[in-house]
Amino acid sequence: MEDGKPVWAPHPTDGFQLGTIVDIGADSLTIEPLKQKGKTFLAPVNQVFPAEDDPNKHVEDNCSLMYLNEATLLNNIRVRYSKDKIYTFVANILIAVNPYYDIPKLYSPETIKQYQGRSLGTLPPHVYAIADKAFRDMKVLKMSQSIIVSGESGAGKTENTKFVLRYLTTSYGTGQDIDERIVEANPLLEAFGNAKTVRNNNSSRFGKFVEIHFSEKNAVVGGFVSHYLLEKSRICRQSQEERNYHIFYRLCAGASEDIRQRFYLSSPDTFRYLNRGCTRFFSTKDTDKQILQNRKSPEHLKAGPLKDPLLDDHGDFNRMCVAMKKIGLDDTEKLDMFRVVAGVMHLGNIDFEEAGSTSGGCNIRNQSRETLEHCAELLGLDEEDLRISLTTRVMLTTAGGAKGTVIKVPLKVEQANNARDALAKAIYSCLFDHVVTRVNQCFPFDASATFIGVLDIAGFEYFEHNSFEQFCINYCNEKLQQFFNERILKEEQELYQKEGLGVNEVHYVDNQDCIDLVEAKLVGILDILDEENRLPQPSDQHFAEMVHSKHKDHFRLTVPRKSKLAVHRNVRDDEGFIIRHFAGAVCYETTKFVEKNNDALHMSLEALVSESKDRFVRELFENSNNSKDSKQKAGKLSFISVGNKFKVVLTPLLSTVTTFWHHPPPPLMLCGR
Ligand SMILES: Nc1ncnc2c1ncn2[C@@H]1O[C@H](COP(=O)(O)OP(=O)(O)OP(=O)(O)O)[C@@H](O)[C@H]1O
Repeated sequence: MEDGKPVWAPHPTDGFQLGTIVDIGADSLTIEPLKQKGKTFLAPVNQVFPAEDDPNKHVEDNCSLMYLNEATLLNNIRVRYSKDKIYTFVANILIAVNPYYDIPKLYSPETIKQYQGRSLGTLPPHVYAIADKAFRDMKVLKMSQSIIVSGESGAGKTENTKFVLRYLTTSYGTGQDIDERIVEANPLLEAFGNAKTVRNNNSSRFGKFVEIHFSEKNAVVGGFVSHYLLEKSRICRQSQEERNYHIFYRLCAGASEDIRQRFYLSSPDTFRYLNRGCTRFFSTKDTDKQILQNRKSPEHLKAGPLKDPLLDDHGDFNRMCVAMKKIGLDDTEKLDMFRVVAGVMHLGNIDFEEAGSTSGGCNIRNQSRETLEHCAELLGLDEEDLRISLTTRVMLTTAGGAKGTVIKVPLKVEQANNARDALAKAIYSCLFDHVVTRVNQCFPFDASATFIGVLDIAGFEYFEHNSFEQFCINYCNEKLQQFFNERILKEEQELYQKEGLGVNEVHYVDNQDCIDLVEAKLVGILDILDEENRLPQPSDQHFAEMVHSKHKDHFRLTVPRKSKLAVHRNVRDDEGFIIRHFAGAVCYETTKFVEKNNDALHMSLEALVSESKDRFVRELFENSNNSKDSKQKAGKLSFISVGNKFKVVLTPLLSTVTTFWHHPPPPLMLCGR
């Protein structure tokens, strides 16, 4: 960098600003901003980067920039974005910026045709170019391929994943029903697994790995979806501006009068699991008229519908019913699914009050009697059994009296509330597993030669309040980061060295220590948490204390009061911890970690639903992993670790992605807002 040459220097709000160097000091530079001549300022040398001669010119591949640095890369993407060019390459990696509107012809059938069989770089950067590269590599190398889509919430991961699926099935399908089914399955998954959040009206609250399978002749033969970490806390509670899963509102808005009566449906504000969040429907001016007045909440009537070009609860309900038919679900199964959703909603309305006796237990309130009745009917349960299971806990004695004697421990109001919510979460997540299983059954295949997998999983998350969900997501992202380090930086550099290319070494921070902090046997945070869950009286405070005491001088771990942010400095040492991740420090608040880490229901609740008179409900639980796990532990107060379960599914997933990630590295998509 020399005097007079254009540079990018730090800007307090815009990130970088253009300027020229007017003086060079020992470790700082004096910069004159281009837009404010004469107003010089000092900037540290390592935060000033050389700029391109013409900052308004853009290139399709960031690697073609004369100077490739953080500032020129961002500027290139910005200039392109302003011209509706939302995709940019960095060699094999594609960066996508969410345009939040339909760019004409960007995804048209003609555009799909253009990209078929064309090498990367011969046409403008596009998600189709990535999909086609994966296909061609799969064909030539006879090896399965993986595409990783990463980015923050609302960045466009799911939309781009759908474009990849559409591209592959349109271009290399057999033109049969199966191609259509793979695409049709999405609305169903989204109805049960997506929700409105403050960042994204259609946010996927689960991670997924979608495989498109191909025959020896490289034609699409079927698909398979694996899912990870459905956000269960949302089933019972959402923040004020957010909503529960779309299906709840779609059912309220779109169900026929007959279904409404059979499932005792009403407006969203009448259900506790919906009314602490936003109770408005998504609709247009026209579709809003089709929703009956008695289905709308006072909030909806007052503020009007939520608007989104892609969402419409009434219309989406009907479209979802059509999609269900297309993928082979008959009317009985459709109604079974809706009935369980309604059952979950009613379950949330059951209220408890102190029993007022010496037992210290609680009763179901008189006002909830009818709700209990509806709930039992919808879920095929005996009303009295449901009442007892929600207000008492069965325990088997192991000491004192006769071993194995069953005793019923009355629950306090708070404990009964937790039991009710745990039951609702367990039922809904079994239903979601069922949806994914049925989706998978609708594009079956006997055999396949290879597949292209697309991993659509939440990127690094950092909010003001971070809980167990963020902890799991960020742990997953540490693992992905390690994978990029190994594959893109380490192995590529080793190859350059071997070939004597004399390329400057790129340094990167090894994050193995952070991964060990989370997943190491016995001393890792996941195992410390499991240990806490197994204690007779587990507590979030004791868990946080154990984390700090076992990792006192760990470089990656510290106490909340050392945070740079004032909000976190108020968090006590036994209420949280900070992890220094590769992408930044995150303060996790440990309240509810113990509860969220346990997927097991009280034995009496587990037994209740497993023995439901309703075959559909019974099978939901018979087929779920939980019931298998808890049967193994029959006789004990079971504990099923959510954190370690996630670790166990993550490992084969990453090894699948690694196996099908060869040299040169296949595509990766980074989405941004
Ligand atoms: N290429 C695109 N063209 C037009 N609109 C887009 C595009 N990509 C994303 N969007 C818009 O942005 C919204 C959010 O995108 P998307 O749901 O794919 O984000 P995401 O990264 O998957 O978020 P989350 O992690 O919350 O699920 C979409 O509903 C759509 O309205």
